[in-house]
Amino acid sequence: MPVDYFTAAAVRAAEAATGDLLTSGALMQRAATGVANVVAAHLVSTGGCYGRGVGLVVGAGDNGGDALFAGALLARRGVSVCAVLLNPERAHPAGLAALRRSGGRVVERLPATMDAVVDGVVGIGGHGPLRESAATVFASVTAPVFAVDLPSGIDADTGVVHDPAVSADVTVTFGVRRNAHLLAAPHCGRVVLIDIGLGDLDGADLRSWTDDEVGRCWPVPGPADDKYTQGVVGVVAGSPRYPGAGVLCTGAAIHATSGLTRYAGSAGAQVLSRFPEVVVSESPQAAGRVQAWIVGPGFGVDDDALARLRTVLAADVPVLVDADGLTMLAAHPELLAARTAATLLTPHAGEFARLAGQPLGPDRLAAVRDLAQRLGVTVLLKGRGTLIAGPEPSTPVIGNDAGSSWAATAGSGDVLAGLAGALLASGRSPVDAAAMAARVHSVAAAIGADDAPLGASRLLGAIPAAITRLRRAAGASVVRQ
Ligand SMILES: NC(=O)C1=CN([C@@H]2O[C@H](COP(=O)(O)OP(=O)(O)OC[C@H]3O[C@@H](n4cnc5c(N)ncnc54)[C@H](O)[C@@H]3O)[C@@H](O)[C@H]2O)[C@@H](O)CC1
Ligand SMILES: Nc1ncnc2c1ncn2[C@@H]1O[C@H](COP(=O)(O)OP(=O)(O)O)[C@@H](O)[C@H]1O
Ligand SMILES: [K+]
Repeated sequence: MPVDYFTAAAVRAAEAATGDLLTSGALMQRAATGVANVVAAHLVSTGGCYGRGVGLVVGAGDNGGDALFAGALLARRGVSVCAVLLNPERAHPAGLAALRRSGGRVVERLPATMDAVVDGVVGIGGHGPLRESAATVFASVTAPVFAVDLPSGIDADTGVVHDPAVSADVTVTFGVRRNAHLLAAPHCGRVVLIDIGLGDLDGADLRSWTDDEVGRCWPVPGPADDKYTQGVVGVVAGSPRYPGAGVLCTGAAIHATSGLTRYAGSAGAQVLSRFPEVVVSESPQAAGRVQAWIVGPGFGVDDDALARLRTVLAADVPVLVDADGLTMLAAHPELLAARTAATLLTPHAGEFARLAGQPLGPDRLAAVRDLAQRLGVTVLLKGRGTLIAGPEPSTPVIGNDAGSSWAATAGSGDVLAGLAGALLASGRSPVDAAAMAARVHSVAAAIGADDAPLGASRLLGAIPAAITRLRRAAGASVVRQ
């Protein structure tokens, strides 16, 4: 099952649909119990609850209410709980009374040494940055931070991280995940989902694939396969100035799928010297049949490159356009008009701005969705968080948080293009190919880096280990070969 993410409006509608559970305060009790249990588990794993110090930072809404009730439950387990009320007149009255009854204290500032701090400033009702009074409290916090629902100062729907905002070690959320948990993943820490009885929700805004899904869908050869039956990919990349892009992109395609990889361009000698299994030609016209093309990495933007881009886009097979191909496409959007097969564009933020005609802006989710619909193609927007939108408005955007930033290295985009293009040739849809490629790319980056910076060549070399890891995650459900 994929992991789904929802907007604040969808969360509120689901809460409202529970009727009595919401109005009786039962949802809030379940949420607070979840927060208290997660904090208590941390305390137990670091020496126990009794006598430990937990600070609450409490805002004016129900997010603060959750924190206060959670604090009350912790106080009953012998934890020394103190709360800073950012807006004392509007603190949740029942939550505050419960905290006091359990022996929790209201303080002006948190003690210098704490074992955990609970961020109950704002949740899905928050707008804009953390206000100064809250920012001052968090500035001196060194203990692990447990965010209630969302780290405060982060927009629930867009994941925009305002300045200042809380950065959490753990985020405890309720019922369903919010968009920000994926879009601002590096600020949320470990996300724990507490079941409060909302049931299953339809209409996710955003979705991510699990490792085992990627592993299960990865194409591998079966008994009846030969080198042609698995989807031949053609790489039109590299130039006399940038031959390496052709080598990296072709190498990634070879490692992604079994079968045959063609290279068409000026870097044939370099490609062959590294990968003798590649079938090389000078141009796409001379390359022979393929089931998908990759065009653009290190390609240049001269007349010859434009002519090759035209040839490839005129083919009735899926095409992935990257890098210089995107720059030319931005100047010649008419090249998309006559496409009959699927198109996948893989821009970074700069290429995205060229294609969209305006800077990316903070709301990456809306931007990628708009561009995909406007151009009628699939768009993969690169970065620490990859976002993939298909042309149909009704389907969720697919997101992948890389989990680390090791892939922010020159040439790693060429590797991504090779992976996704090979998957396109294997018959995966553009959205699926992009989602699978993004995940294997980030796993390969983590494996290849092994906690030290890596270049794109090592990232490329780690692709087989990454595919193995994902296929093992799928365990017994991996299809018989
Ligand atoms: N509706 C429910 O029954 C449930 C709600 N829950 C909690 O309730 C939260 C939503 O509660 P609310 O709707 O009261 O909204 P919040 O508590 O998220 O925030 C609303 C309050 O914060 C103020 N505020 C907005 N932006 C601010 C900022 N940047 N700095 C400081 N103050 C700011 C607003 O003026 C408003 O008073 C959820 O995130 C969740 O934690 C949970 O208890 C689960 C059940
Ligand atoms: N901060 C980051 N953390 C993780 N991955 C990143 C980060 N920044 C970029 N990436 C990934 O690294 C690759 C960079 O691609 P690109 O910008 O096209 O570089 P190049 O053109 O040098 O190959 C993409 O796959 C992108 O998603
Ligand atoms: K919060």
